[in-house]
Amino acid sequence: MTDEQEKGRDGSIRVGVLGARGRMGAEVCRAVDGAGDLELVAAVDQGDELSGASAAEVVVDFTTPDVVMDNLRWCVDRGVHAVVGTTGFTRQRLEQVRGWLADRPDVGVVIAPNFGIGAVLMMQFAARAARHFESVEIIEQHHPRKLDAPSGTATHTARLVAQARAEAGLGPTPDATKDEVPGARGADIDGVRVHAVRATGLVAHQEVLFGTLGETLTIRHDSYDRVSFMPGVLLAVRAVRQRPGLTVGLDALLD
Ligand SMILES: NC(=O)C1=CN([C@@H]2O[C@H](COP(=O)(O)OP(=O)(O)OC[C@H]3O[C@@H](n4cnc5c(N)ncnc54)[C@H](OP(=O)(O)O)[C@@H]3O)[C@@H](O)[C@H]2O)C=CC1
Ligand SMILES: O=C(O)C1=N[C@H](C(=O)O)C[C@H](O)C1
Repeated sequence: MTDEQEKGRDGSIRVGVLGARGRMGAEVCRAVDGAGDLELVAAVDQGDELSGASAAEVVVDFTTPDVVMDNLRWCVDRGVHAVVGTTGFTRQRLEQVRGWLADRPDVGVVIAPNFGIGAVLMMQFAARAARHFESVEIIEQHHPRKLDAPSGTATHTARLVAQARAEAGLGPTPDATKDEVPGARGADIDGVRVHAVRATGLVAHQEVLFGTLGETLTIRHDSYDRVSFMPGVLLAVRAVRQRPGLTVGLDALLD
């Protein structure tokens, strides 16, 4: 590594992007290029060697759920901080990452199911509303090239809502359904029904529908363009070096 690579141009943060030719990765490359305090030192995609990102201090991963764990392991082992937007983080996966980081207390990893500031607030508002309503269902809507369903955002929201309901002592949501075409009532995530819609023209959208006697409350967020995720991604890139360990979600960074 040359002296300039080691320090970064003008003291800027050296950033590598994994999934760089994808929809999100390409947008992240443009955002990093346009930020005066960041330097894009690696753009890695399918078929490229991960070692191409060796010059990075912070790696941003927007790849696929089946490769993200190997990427993350590579980063942690090499002391490279990571900002991860890729979905597929089950509780077991998060525990595994915590285990790796226990051996590398100098490394920071931020994993966020959604980098949109509005989406983060939507999840916070939903968690706050949850204890006041006996019914709740989540409807997420995405572009048809999305590989996973339900979305990471919907799964995370369902877990937050379920936790708030449990803390408030709420039981299961009322539902008399006896006959069901499989899938008609959506997926069950911690007792919360989640419905996934895929249609051309959509980007990323979610409604959390609450109901109680005589009223409903709908909390909705729409990402119409992937630029909506960039302020959150750049916030995490700038913060991750000062946050050793695992940070899940953007909430702590926004505060
Ligand atoms: N947290 C958030 O705010 C957001 C998260 N996402 C999530 O980010 C992920 C990516 O989404 P999106 O950009 O739409 O998907 P894309 O399919 O457009 O991009 C993924 C890219 O990763 C590449 N890739 C696959 N394997 C590897 C590998 N081993 N190393 C490097 N690159 C690889 C793919 O190549 P190829 O196509 O050749 O396989 C593709 O170019 C998804 O999980 C999505 O849900 C998306 C938007 C926002
Ligand atoms: O694949 C996408 O596009 C998105 N994925 C993330 C998710 O699964 O929640 C975030 C956002 O919804 C866009």
